[in-house]
Amino acid sequence: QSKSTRADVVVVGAGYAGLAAAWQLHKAGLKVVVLEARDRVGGRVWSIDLKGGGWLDLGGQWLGATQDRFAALIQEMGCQTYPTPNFGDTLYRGVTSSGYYRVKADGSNWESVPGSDLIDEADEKLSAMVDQIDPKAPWQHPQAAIWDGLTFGQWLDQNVPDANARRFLIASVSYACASPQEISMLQLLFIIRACGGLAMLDGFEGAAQQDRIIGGAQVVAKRLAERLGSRIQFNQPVRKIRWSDRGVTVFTDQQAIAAQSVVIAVPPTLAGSIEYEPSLPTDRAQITQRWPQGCVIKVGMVFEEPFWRKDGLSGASIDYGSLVGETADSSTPPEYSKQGILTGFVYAETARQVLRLSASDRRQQLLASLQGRFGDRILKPVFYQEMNWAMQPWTKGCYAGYLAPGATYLFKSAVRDPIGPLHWAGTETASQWPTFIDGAIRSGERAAQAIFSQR
Ligand SMILES: Cc1cc2nc3c(=O)[nH]c(=O)nc-3n(C[C@H](O)[C@H](O)[C@H](O)COP(=O)(O)OP(=O)(O)OC[C@H]3O[C@@H](n4cnc5c(N)ncnc54)[C@H](O)[C@@H]3O)c2cc1C
Repeated sequence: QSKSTRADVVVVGAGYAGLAAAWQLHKAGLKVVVLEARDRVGGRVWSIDLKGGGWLDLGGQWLGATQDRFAALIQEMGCQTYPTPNFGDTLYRGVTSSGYYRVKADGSNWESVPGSDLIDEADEKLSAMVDQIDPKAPWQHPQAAIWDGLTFGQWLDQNVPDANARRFLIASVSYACASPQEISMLQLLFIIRACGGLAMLDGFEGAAQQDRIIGGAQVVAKRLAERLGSRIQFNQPVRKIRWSDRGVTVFTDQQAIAAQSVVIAVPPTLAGSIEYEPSLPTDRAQITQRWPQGCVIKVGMVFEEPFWRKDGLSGASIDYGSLVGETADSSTPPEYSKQGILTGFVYAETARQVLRLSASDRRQQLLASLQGRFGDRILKPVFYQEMNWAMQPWTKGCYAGYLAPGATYLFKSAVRDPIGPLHWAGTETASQWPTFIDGAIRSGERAAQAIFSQR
């Protein structure tokens, strides 16, 4: 190391969790240094400007109802939001018959989708379990050991007799970007509960996908970074943390920074690959080995105009039988660009399958899988962008990490308990809106509060 400095708190990672922690600590007058591996802030939130105006969010993009901490930060940074465009019918593949069915934006004719009753029945069963979970301590549920040993796939096999209904649920309950074989019921129930239930997760108005941010979701992080100024250092991956009751020394390739505390605000698997001296206690050393990142390809497709609206379609769709399982209209307001932007999501096992193809074959197959829903015009976007976060070394997969079967029950509060001067943040550690930007902010603010109360 060529440099050695001192701070009150070092924050590892300048995603929303790290930035939120740093901002609270800085406002309280503490000397903060943020060390970020990348050359930008925002982590899993990354907005790019488009030729022809407007922007594309390659990672997180929506602000939801009840996501109060994200909303407060947007306001504090002087940023603006706009309602997510949702100007027509949503398309669903029928469950008990093939073909696509239109559902109005208010959901009032959902019953017209053949087999919707099977989905409602399964949702009711799922919600009855969700309601029993304490989002702060899901491991305390009397059935926790059993539910954490049961995968979502097994639960579907035992509770949803119709094969298409099972596939529909796999496509629609895709929040963890995990295949049904790899996520436990307890972990899935926890995510749903901590985000306010199935209806809150699935909708636009009044739900998780309610609003967008003018300029893209990274704008808020960039404004915050401007205020933190040189306290954020880029291209500084943290390799090692030496810790004791008296404080920490945080090492990058170029420097060592001594501080009273550190907030580690990176995806759990990456937190696990930092070297700790002495080693972390067993629970914490092991939990990060059971906390893989999900897998999703986010596909951005830009057209001269949002042509689907002329057909009375919102651009939103769910098709459990297609490579692109879900779509949504991500267009910007017309004063920024008249272009139409459609976002597609390819989840988990399907994502891994198509990622084995060449880029051109994959593009061709993904677009073709949307033809039945949006017609031939979908085949010719003016701009096409796939984002596979699994191959981003400082993320390794998205939307977030989820605990493997057994781990929620066995490791309990090791998910977020501080260890001496070490504080864990990141959306995965949140007990409200985990996997979302809002959860990331809440986790950073919780870590800052814990540091205040230790002082
Ligand atoms: C495709 C996609 C769509 C999504 N959609 C939405 C959405 O619409 N709404 C929503 O709310 N959420 C959404 N999310 C989730 C949301 O983006 C994340 O929950 C949130 O951004 C996570 O923030 P974080 O600070 O916890 O982690 P991150 O954003 O991952 O930040 C961690 C930071 O730490 C850095 N880092 C990692 N290792 C080190 C190291 N060793 N040293 C230094 N720095 C390090 C990384 O570079 C990164 O900047 C989406 C995510 C993706 C990928």
